[in-house]
Amino acid sequence: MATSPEICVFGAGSIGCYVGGRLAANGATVRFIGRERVVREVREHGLRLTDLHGADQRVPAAQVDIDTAPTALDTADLVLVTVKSAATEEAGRTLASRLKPGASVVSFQNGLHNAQVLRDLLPGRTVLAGTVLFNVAAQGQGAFHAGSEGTLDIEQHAVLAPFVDAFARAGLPLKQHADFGAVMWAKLLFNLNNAINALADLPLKEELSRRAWRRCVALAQREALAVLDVARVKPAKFTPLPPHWIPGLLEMPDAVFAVLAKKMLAIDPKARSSMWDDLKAGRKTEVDYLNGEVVRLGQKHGVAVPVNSRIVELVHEAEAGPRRAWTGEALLAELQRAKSSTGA
Ligand SMILES: NC(=O)C1=CN([C@@H]2O[C@H](COP(=O)(O)OP(=O)(O)OC[C@H]3O[C@@H](n4cnc5c(N)ncnc54)[C@H](OP(=O)(O)O)[C@@H]3O)[C@@H](O)[C@H]2O)C=CC1
Ligand SMILES: CC(C)(CO)C(=O)C(=O)O
Repeated sequence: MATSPEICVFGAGSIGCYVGGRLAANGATVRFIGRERVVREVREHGLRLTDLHGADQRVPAAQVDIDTAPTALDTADLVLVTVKSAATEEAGRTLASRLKPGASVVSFQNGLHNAQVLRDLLPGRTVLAGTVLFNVAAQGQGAFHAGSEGTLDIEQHAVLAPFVDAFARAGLPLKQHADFGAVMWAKLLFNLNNAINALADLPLKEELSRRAWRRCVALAQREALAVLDVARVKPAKFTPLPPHWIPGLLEMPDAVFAVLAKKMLAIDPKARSSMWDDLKAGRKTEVDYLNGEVVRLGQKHGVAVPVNSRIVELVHEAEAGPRRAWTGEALLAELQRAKSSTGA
């Protein structure tokens, strides 16, 4: 391997441009593969990567290697897959046709099974699951803003050794874990807010500052946690409070929550969930890969999952449009109705 191993971002969007951009801005060799719209934007403006602590880093246009053609796969030592879940299979097929021997792959995506989808398409390769805990918003003209705190978590593996320094230099150290199933479930519990945020049509900070919306999230999380208990899955602890205590915290009155959950509310006032981005852009969302996983696990173990089932339906309705304008109270009543109709 050359002294500077080559990293390829497959799926140059919010996460791919931000993570890859930070790596490139701090000396790593990074090549990006993306859609025509993003390629044009980044070729014109370069990349600007900002965060809520005031970081402001740039990669000039002339120094960004970005293309719609997947030629960067021919020389990459590590590929970061950052497409939405529905695009993973197609990404995997493209990777399978071009990856050089010895190259490894990381899925930095939400959901539980993207890394496995890639593994099945890339037999014999090391494919690692990763999660991104922070939010990134595309702001146009090559600017990507990380609007909340969080780590890059990843399955522990020796293939990461040549890349660990590059991520640390970029200010995005890789937090390696032996039991990644527990981490993915903990992230999925967080991501149950994505659908509520998308239906609320509000910035995350505003949504999470209002109790009615938080009670919707708590309902979805309590149901998921009950399923996990029966399935004997213990989600990892991401926050000072264990996952089973988070719904109780979410249900607190606004003034109490504002004090106890200060860190949770340390979000850029404009940041929204990636599912809101999808609804806004008229794309299909990842709801089947998030709340849908709770529904599937509940069905497998005979546990009623009316709340997450209803949320999946409501997001699919919103994808088909026209969008219903929900209030927190109306959505909460809708989810409570769904819950009581099954006696759950
Ligand atoms: N945004 C966020 O704050 C966070 C997102 N995540 C997760 O990270 C993952 C990526 O999300 P995000 O960055 O927001 O998604 P984006 O939609 O912003 O970026 C993905 C990009 O990849 C492109 N793409 C898809 N398939 C291909 C392909 N075959 N070749 C080239 N480009 C392709 C997409 O284009 P097109 O849309 O045309 O398919 C899109 O431009 C998701 O799983 C998300 O849930 C996790 C934490 C936070
Ligand atoms: C970071 C978080 C939890 C919220 O933005 C997210 O994963 C997403 O938007 O998909």
